[in-house]
Amino acid sequence: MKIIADENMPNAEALFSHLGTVELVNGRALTHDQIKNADVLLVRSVTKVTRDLLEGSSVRFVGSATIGVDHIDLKYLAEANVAFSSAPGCNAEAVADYVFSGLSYLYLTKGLHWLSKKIGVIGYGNVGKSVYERFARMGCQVCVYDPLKMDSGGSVNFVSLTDVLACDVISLHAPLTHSGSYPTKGMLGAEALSQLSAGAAIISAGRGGVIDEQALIERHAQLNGDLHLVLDVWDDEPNINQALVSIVDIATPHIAGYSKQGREKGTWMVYQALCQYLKLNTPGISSKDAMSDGWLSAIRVRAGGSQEEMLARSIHAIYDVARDDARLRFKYRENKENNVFDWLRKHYIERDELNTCFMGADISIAHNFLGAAGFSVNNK
Ligand SMILES: NC(=O)c1ccc[n+]([C@@H]2O[C@H](COP(=O)([O-])OP(=O)(O)OC[C@H]3O[C@@H](n4cnc5c(N)ncnc54)[C@H](O)[C@@H]3O)[C@@H](O)[C@H]2O)c1
Ligand SMILES: O=C(O)[C@H](O)[C@H](O)COP(=O)(O)O
Repeated sequence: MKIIADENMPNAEALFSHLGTVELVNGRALTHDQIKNADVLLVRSVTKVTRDLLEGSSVRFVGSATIGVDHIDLKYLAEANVAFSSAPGCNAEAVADYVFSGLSYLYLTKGLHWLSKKIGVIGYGNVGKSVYERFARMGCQVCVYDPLKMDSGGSVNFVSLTDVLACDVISLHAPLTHSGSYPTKGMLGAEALSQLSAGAAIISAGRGGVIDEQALIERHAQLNGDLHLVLDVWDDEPNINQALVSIVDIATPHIAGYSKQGREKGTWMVYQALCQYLKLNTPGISSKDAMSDGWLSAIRVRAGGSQEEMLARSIHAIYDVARDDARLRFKYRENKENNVFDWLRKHYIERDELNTCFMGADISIAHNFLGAAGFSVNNK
């Protein structure tokens, strides 16, 4: 069996090579010729899996080690009877970590007291739910807009789009969709952005294209720059809008989900799906076996100061989003790479999830708070 896999899929050779020959390729530049004799195609979000790529090939199974599936022509795959599996939720915790690292950055650099603000989450899927629940557990006033889940009931505070846009902090986790009852392409356009108040913060870690970038630049100017922006995803990646980069607080190259563990889990989930498709007993590699431990296994916090400060210092000990922003700005200025955006993603500096680190604290209130924010906590 011939398996073509994106070179940015960690552990691909280790996991898949007992099933066949694994060839690693640059996913962004993949051509029909490269895959025509393959049986299995394993991709990440940079490969457009379309009729043009697949038709006439021997590929029978496509796996995407990602949450988002907007790069896959699912309709064509179904028509052509090609099996498909993605990795729902694989990096949801990594994205939630990114959100809190971004907020911590805004607190430390601009004094944004986000804990006492009104928080709105857009999209209540694997990522949005994790983000929402962390805010809720921390005692924040949080609501969520997800028109497709509004009726699911429970204690979740679902609100309208207008209400979510009235919040002080908006965390965006909707997929990119072009059709259906609630398409998200351009959802945050001029009209929606006009509803943002001065001093609001937007964190965008879903997909580029959900925000109209020109409208965002104009709204930022109208508010005299009084809009905090943390952007991980962009329209037209990898050719990102440098005018927008120049006005945002944090600009990162679509790496919100790039924790070591999240990426490993993505490969592992696709591996499980392929074994199932092939009707093989999955060898005893549990998700735990397939995922690395973190560098810092435990930290003890001396409680004191504000909760925002304690959290910011703790989160940034594991992952400080500013390092990715600094690297992006430096590499674009230096401009030595052919494709800076993809280079940054390929050479991403390893980062762990907050949940890989056990947090201890002198007082239980601090301990519980750190647990609510996503750290592992023991009962001591
Ligand atoms: N930046 C990154 O590295 C990164 C990492 C992981 C996922 N993502 C993106 O984040 C998106 C969300 O991830 P997820 O795991 O929560 O996906 P998911 O499929 O579990 O959930 C998506 C949610 O969005 C909701 N939704 C759909 N249309 C909406 C609309 N018009 N308004 C509000 N909500 C809407 C859906 O009902 C669903 O609940 C993915 O589609 C992916 O594109 C980005
Ligand atoms: O949808 C996802 O899971 C993420 O956007 C994914 O982590 C992006 O990384 P890529 O697949 O482009 O390497």
